[in-house]
Parts: sequence; C-alpha cells; structure tokens
Amino acid sequence: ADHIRVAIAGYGNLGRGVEAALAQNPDMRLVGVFSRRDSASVTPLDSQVPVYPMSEIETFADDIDVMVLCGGSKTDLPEQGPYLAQFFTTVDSFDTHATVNDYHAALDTPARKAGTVALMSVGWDPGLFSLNRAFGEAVLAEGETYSFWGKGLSQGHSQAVRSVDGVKKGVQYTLPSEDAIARVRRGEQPELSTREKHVRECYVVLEDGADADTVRDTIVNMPHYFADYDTEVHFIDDETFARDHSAMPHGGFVIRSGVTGDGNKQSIEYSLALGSNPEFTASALVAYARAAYRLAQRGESGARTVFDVAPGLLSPKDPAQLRKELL
Ligand SMILES: NC(=O)C1=CN([C@@H]2O[C@H](COP(=O)(O)OP(=O)(O)OC[C@H]3O[C@@H](n4cnc5c(N)ncnc54)[C@H](OP(=O)(O)O)[C@@H]3O)[C@@H](O)[C@H]2O)C=CC1
Ligand SMILES: N[C@@H](C[C@H]1CC(C(=O)O)=NO1)C(=O)O
Repeated sequence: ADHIRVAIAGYGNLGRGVEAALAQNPDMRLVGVFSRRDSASVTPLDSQVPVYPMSEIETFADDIDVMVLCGGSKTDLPEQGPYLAQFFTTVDSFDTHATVNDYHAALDTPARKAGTVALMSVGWDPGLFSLNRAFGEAVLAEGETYSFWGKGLSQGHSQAVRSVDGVKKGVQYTLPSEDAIARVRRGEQPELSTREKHVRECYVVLEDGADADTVRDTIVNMPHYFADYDTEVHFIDDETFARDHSAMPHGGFVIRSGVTGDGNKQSIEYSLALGSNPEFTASALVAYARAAYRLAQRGESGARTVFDVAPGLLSPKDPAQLRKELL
C-alpha cells in the first residue's frame, strides 16, 4: 500500500490527538476508530472517519498495518494490549512505572506468537524523557538524573482519578518543587524523595450521591499514582470544571548533572513545554507507529520500547535526506 494504514483503539483525549496527528503525516492514513462505547456517541474530528465497535476489531486484522492503543494505562491497556497484539502491530503509551516489566512480558508472548510488533510506553514520559534519561546516564557515567513535570495536567493521573467510583469528572495537576529544581540546576546533585519533588492537585466533580471523603481517601491512597505524594483533592461543580479545567497543558524536563575528568561539572537538560499534553503524546505515538510498521516489515516481532527503536525509523525522510541533518 502507498500509505501506512493506521487505526485507533479507544477514543479519548489521546485518540483525538492521534487523529489530528495523522492528518499531519501524509505517509499515513486513518482507517477508522474502534470504541467500546456506542459508535453513535463517538464523534471524530473528521465526521467522515468511520467508528466501529471494539467487538468487531479482529475482523480488520488484514486492513490495518498499525493499531494505536489510546486506552487508559490503569484499567484499559493491561487488558487491551495483550489482546490486540494477537491481531495487530500496536503502539501504546503505557505509563504505570511499577508494572512496566509485567506489561512488557504480557505483550511479548502474544506478539511473538502472532508475528506482530508491540511497541509500548511511547509518549514523553515514558517515551522521549526515557530516551534522554538513558542518553544522560550513558554519556555522563558519574552523576545524578532528575525528572520534573509541570505545572500541568497528567493524563494518566487524571484518568486514574476518573476510574474511581463516584467520580463524574476529574483532572490532576502535577506541581514541581521550585526549590528542588533550583538545587538541581545549581549542580548540587541532591538526594530527593518522590514526595520532595512534586505535589499533586486533583479537581473532581462527584456523581450525585457519592461521598466526598470516600472518594478523597481512595484517590490519595491509590498505589502507584498518589500514595507516594502529598495530594490535595478539591470538589467543584460542573460549570466550574468546564470553565477552569478544559485545557490540558503540561511539560517538564530531564536533567543529568554529572562530572567528568578531574571534576569538570557537566549538565544535560531536555525540556518540553506542551500546550496540549494529549496532542503531543499522540504526535509521538504517530511517529513511533511509522517505526513499528517498519520493524514489522523487517520481520521483527515481540514487545519493544523506545530504547529498541533506531531514531532514523521515526523519520518520514529517506535515509540520504536524513543524513544531511547530521550537522
Ligand atoms: N507516555 C506518556 O507520555 C503519556 C501517557 N498517557 C497515557 O494515555 C492514557 C490515556 O489518556 P487519555 O486519552 O487522556 O484518557 P481518556 O480517559 O480520555 O480515555 C481513555 C479511554 O476512556 C474511554 N473514554 C474516553 N472518553 C470517554 C467518555 N466521555 N466516556 C466514557 N469513556 C470514555 C475511551 O475508550 P472507548 O472509546 O473504548 O470508550 C478511551 O480510550 C493515560 O491513562 C496515560 O496512561 C497520556 C499522556 C502521556
Ligand atoms: N505519563 C504522563 C506524562 C508525564 C506527566 C507526569 C506527571 O504529571 O506525573 N508524568 O509523566 C501523563 O499521563 O501525562
């Protein structure tokens, strides 16, 4: 085919972002959107894009080159990832740090068996930040690595808030400690606990009849997402939510602070400033969808991460064109 045929599994913030990102990449084409909800209630940006029930997805195995999984990491991907790897080469943004190796194993078996590539944990963190942490530690062997996010809206933590019984709408903002950032930028290489680096603020609209104290306790004690942080939960009404919490900016940076030779201080900093967290993440998913397609075309199969993907595979440019950008 003269285009890479892409489909979206799960149409939320990320799914919408992938649709927009595909429109910016002429070598790729959106075949359709798959959703667990009633197709009539799912409205793509482009009304011509077909929406299919998730229950029919297997029948499209020969019509789709890459399936981009846009479900939530907490509850959707652990089930959808291994299931869909049986039928498609997939890319996802799985971001539950504590279970990353379990998920890798759960993808690898079905992908190897089916001869598909399952490229996991693509985005910015995990994803581009992961690469920059790895580069930093490989190049500056002696030093410390720091990741800071925000102030901004975490999709993963917001989706985790939305997964709590009694929550009708929810978002989570991550706030970095300015003091911690200053100490790191001064090259102090401080020891910082998870709790010393960020605080988390949630804004929730409750379902009618839900108990606020129960919802707050469930959120602040949630393993992997909130238990290791100081977290505030604010309860607001629908109109406040719509007025103040519709944008999804975010950003952050990775710093590798080290020394070389006889004590020369060295510092690497990679930073992102995101007007839309989901649209940026979706743009990374689409670039890596191109790479996953190429890996599958080469006959590779099994689970992969961004560490396994040569950067050139991401580019729509041919290798000779790309080489001109070496310097
Ligand atoms: N690696 C990274 O850097 C990043 C990773 N992420 C990950 O992406 C995941 C998805 O984020 P995001 O797209 O914001 O999550 P959403 O909550 O918007 O969507 C998750 C799923 O929920 C369903 N859904 C969407 N809207 C509705 C609705 N109105 N009512 C009921 N169900 C709905 C969709 O599935 P269906 O259509 O089948 O109903 C969708 O796939 C996050 O959990 C996070 O883990 C996000 C950003 C960065
Ligand atoms: N995976 C994150 C992307 C970044 C944002 C983040 C945080 O604010 O805790 N951690 O990683 C997301 O879902 O937005």
